[in-house]
This record gives sequence, structure tokens and C-alpha cells, in this order.
Amino acid sequence: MPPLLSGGYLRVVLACARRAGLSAGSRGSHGGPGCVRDNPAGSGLLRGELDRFRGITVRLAQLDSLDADSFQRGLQAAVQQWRSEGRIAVWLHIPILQSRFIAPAAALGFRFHHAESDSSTLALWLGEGPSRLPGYATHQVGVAGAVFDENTRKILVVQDRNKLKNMWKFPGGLSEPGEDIGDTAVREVFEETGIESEFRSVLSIRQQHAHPGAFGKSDMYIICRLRPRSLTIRFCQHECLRCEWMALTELASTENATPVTSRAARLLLYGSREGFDKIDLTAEELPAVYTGLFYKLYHRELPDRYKTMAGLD
Ligand SMILES: NC(=O)C1=CN([C@@H]2O[C@H](COP(=O)(O)OP(=O)(O)OC[C@H]3O[C@@H](n4cnc5c(N)ncnc54)[C@H](O)[C@@H]3O)[C@@H](O)[C@H]2O)C=CC1
Ligand SMILES: [Mg+2]
Repeated sequence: MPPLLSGGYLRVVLACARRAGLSAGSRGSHGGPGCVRDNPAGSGLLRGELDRFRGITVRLAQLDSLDADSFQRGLQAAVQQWRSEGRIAVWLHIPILQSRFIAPAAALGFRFHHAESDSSTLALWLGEGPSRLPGYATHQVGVAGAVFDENTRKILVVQDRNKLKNMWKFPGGLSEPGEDIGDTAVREVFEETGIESEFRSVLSIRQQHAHPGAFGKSDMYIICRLRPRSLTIRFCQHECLRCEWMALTELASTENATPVTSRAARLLLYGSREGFDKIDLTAEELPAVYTGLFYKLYHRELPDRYKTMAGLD
């Protein structure tokens, strides 16, 4: 029997679990000194962190000498322990180089929850009834920039090189993780057309499910109104076939534009004639209450007296 499979090892796992780490406390309380002294190789194996929903998170350490069978037996014992302690779920983070532990975990009922470039996360629901664990990413976010020059009343449009049918659309692309919508629009417009611009507002949001370009996930496509800061086009030959400044009235009436582009062009025409405040969702940064972070809130302009509620009932 491999050393880590010994009764001693299992006792260590369970003792560690009882002592703090796996059964209850915060990360700092995991595994007393006894765990490390008794079994250096296995001591970090199933260290758990309890979350506010009574789930356990385990991040597998480097386990070069541990084979898959031993791991499965250790995990089974730990799961039994967590179940008896009333834990509702186990989240198992497996570094890509430890992927040999995925199959043994799956044999115990774990399923993929998500994967990033160098790790996968498996989950096992231990609670009553069907799993209430939230899914992972459900949408991709694409952002386009409708760059409208109020002096010439022209708008910046491109035709995509990689499409079978070439229709006019706004330059744009996928948002990077952590990137604000307006910043994506400005960046993508610059990368695809060479035009510099500034964010003014969000004009429309399209939600489409089972999107082929989103690996079958849902797609949010957000069109922003931008103001140009330069006018000389130097378009990206890889992505665009054509790029030009087109009269807004022409884009609003041509049949050679995608439906969402036509609709946004008509919105812009309406806004440019009757006031952009009629169509703009503007952005404001506000503090998040619980996390101490900041977020952007997009909505129609709210008159100051309603923002402060001064003198209003
Ligand atoms: N209705 C409309 O007018 C249109 C809306 N969209 C929306 O725009 C967003 C995406 O914008 P894009 O300009 O497509 O993205 P993007 O500008 O971020 O990237 C497009 C480029 O990524 C590369 N690429 C994408 N998929 C690839 C793959 N599977 N293999 C290899 N290379 C690949 C290609 O070089 C491609 O030219 C989505 O939200 C989409 O729904 C895109 C086209 C038209
Ligand atoms: Mg693009």
C-alpha cells in the first residue's frame, strides 16, 4: 500500500479536517502543526476553506508523488467527513499539471464547473435536492463604436473581411476581462480603423442566445456613441475589407447594413436631430456597497434635482 494510503494518512486527513481546516474555520486555521509533522506529503492535499454558503474550497497543492488511486481514496474520506459536517458543496481547484486527479474526482461525482488557462474547477453538490450552485460565465460581451462626426454628419462604418456576406456595420469587438464598455469601444475602433475617439454613451444592447461566435453561449452586443478625435482612416487589413465615413442618412436607409446597425443608425439620426439626451444612456461611476470596489451605472440622464431629491417629495 502506498504510504499516503495508510490508515495513518487517512487519520491525518480526518484529523486535519476536525482540527479546523476542513470542518469549519477560516483559511488561517487549517491544519495544525501536527498535520505537517505527521505527513509532510499529504498535509496540504485537502486543505479546505469554508465559504459563507457552507461550501468547502480545496486548492490542490503540488502532489508529484501521489497517484490517482490514493488521491481518490483520500478525497472519498474527506467528502464523507464534509457531508457528515453538513457542508453543502465542495469546490476542487486542480492545476493543469495535476489533471490526473480529474478522473478520480469525477468518479466520486465531481463535475467540471469551469476552467481557466492553467487550472480547472470541479464542483460536487452535497446539499439537499438538486444543485443550487451558480453556473460559470454565461455570456460574452461584444462592443461596437458608432463614431458620429456632428460637423460632417458622417458615421464611421466597416465591412468585415471574414464574413460571407459583406454588410456595413460599426467597428467593434470583444471586451477584455475587467474592461469598461466605453473603453472597449474606443480601443476596438482604434485597432480596426485607426480613428481616435471618446466615449459619449451607450445606445443599445442586443442579447442573442446560442451564438456560434460565442462557442454556443449567449452574446451581448452593446453599441456605444463615440465622438471622433481624428478623421484619417488607417484600417486593419486583417479584419476589415472596407472602412469609410458614410452619411448617417445613407446608413439609416441602406439595405446593405445589418439590422442592428440600421436600427442604431436610425436612433442616431433621431438623436442628432432632436437631442442626444433622447437616446443616450450615460455612464456614472459609483461605489459598490459591499465590496469597496467601483462600478459604472448606465441610464438616461437624471435631472440634478432628482439625483439629490432636493426640494422633491
Ligand atoms: N450585428 C452586427 O452588426 C455584428 C455584431 N457582432 C458582434 O460583435 C462582437 C464580436 O465582434 P468581432 O468583431 O467579431 O470580434 P473581435 O473584433 O474581438 O475579433 C474578431 C477577430 O478575432 C479573430 N477570431 C475570432 N474568432 C476566431 C476563431 N474562432 N478562430 C480564429 N480567429 C478568430 C479573427 O481574427 C477575427 O477577425 C460580438 O458581440 C458579435 O455579436 C459582430 C459582427 C456583426
Ligand atoms: Mg471586430
